[in-house]
Amino acid sequence: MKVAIIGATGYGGAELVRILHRHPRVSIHSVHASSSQGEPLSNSFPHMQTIVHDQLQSVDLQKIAAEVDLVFTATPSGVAKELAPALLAEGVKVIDLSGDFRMNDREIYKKWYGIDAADEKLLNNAVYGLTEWIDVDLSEANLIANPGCYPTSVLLGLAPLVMNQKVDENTIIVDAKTGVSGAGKGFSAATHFAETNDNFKIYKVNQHQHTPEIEQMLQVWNSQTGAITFTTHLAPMTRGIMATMYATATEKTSTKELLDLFKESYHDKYFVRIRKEGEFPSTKEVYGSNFCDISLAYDERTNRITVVSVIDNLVKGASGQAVQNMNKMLGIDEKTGIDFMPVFP
Ligand SMILES: NC(=O)C1=CN([C@@H]2O[C@H](COP(=O)(O)OP(=O)(O)OC[C@H]3O[C@@H](n4cnc5c(N)ncnc54)[C@H](OP(=O)(O)O)[C@@H]3O)[C@@H](O)[C@H]2O)C=CC1
Ligand SMILES: CC(=O)N[C@@H](CCC(=O)OP(=O)(O)O)C(=O)O
Repeated sequence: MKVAIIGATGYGGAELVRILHRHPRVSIHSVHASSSQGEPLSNSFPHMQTIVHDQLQSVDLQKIAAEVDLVFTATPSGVAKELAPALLAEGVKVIDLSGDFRMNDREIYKKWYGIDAADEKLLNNAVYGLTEWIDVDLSEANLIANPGCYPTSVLLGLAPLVMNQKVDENTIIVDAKTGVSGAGKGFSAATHFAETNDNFKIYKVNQHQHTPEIEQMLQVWNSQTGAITFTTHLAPMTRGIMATMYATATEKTSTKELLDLFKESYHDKYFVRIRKEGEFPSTKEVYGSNFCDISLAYDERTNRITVVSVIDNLVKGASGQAVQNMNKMLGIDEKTGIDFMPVFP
């Protein structure tokens, strides 16, 4: 199967190239960006030289639609909603890494992203691609909204608790930290080395665009779920997300009982690894991989549960999960091409 990557000169696009280059069932037919056209992709990413020979092409939708079966859009929010209709109309499948198709409610998207949402018809057509918890047959899907990096870590960490009414739905607090690659390749003072190295910053307090995305899914799992407190921090690391979640238990429980619930919930989900009691994951333990590692503890004194979930924002939080979704669309083993060990240390 032939695929195209639009946004190949970005961090998410580069990670798609790295993964798909070795994928046994698809070939990268073309790579696209809005600049550097005609140049080898390896000019943008010297680490790809002698391995990747593709030249960057313009975004000619008719040409792309005529040549490939599936397109990944790894572009800033607001771009894919303009590109997808022409591709879908020609029967090309689209997996979008941005926020454009994640929200069901157009007004909520506009409020949090500050731009107009995609057409209602497109949104109705899109499947939210939190792979482990998709309840439709992806081989029938033609548009996948790949989840945001933070929502992936947060939702995987909360799913068993919320689905099984183990927490008071109105007490959820998420304290999340990300590496700087989450901001993409663009330069800004906020992500400048001098301001991120040896520093720790809180940002977008009560304004993060992933807040309604997390709430939307929690409400699918338990309609009683109210607003969450979601706070994000920039940590001095390249990749990785650690989301720490706190919520009050609905009844007295134990760490062992809750870990057993998580192990049962994820027993057939290869990319989610539940740690043993007393062991908590760190971001390096999933670096460069498609794994999400989770642990938790119950505090008898406060009746609160603390869950910790870690992912690599560029892999499970973006391109790895996008390929996992593609595999499910193709009806092949979800691990194909993404079953690699984390890079450690
Ligand atoms: N970084 C991360 O950890 C994650 C990112 N995401 C989302 O994935 C998407 C890509 O993120 P990321 O790779 O970090 O972003 P980058 O800023 O690193 O890259 C963006 C890419 O999009 C291209 N692009 C921008 N505008 C257009 C356009 N109009 N037409 C075609 N190509 C365009 C850029 O090319 P050029 O420079 O030539 O314009 C570049 O290749 C974003 O929506 C992001 O929010 C999701 C999860 C995690
Ligand atoms: C460090 C940093 O700035 N990270 C970004 C990651 C969000 C992202 O990738 O955006 P969408 O998923 O909404 O497309 C942020 O917190 O906004």
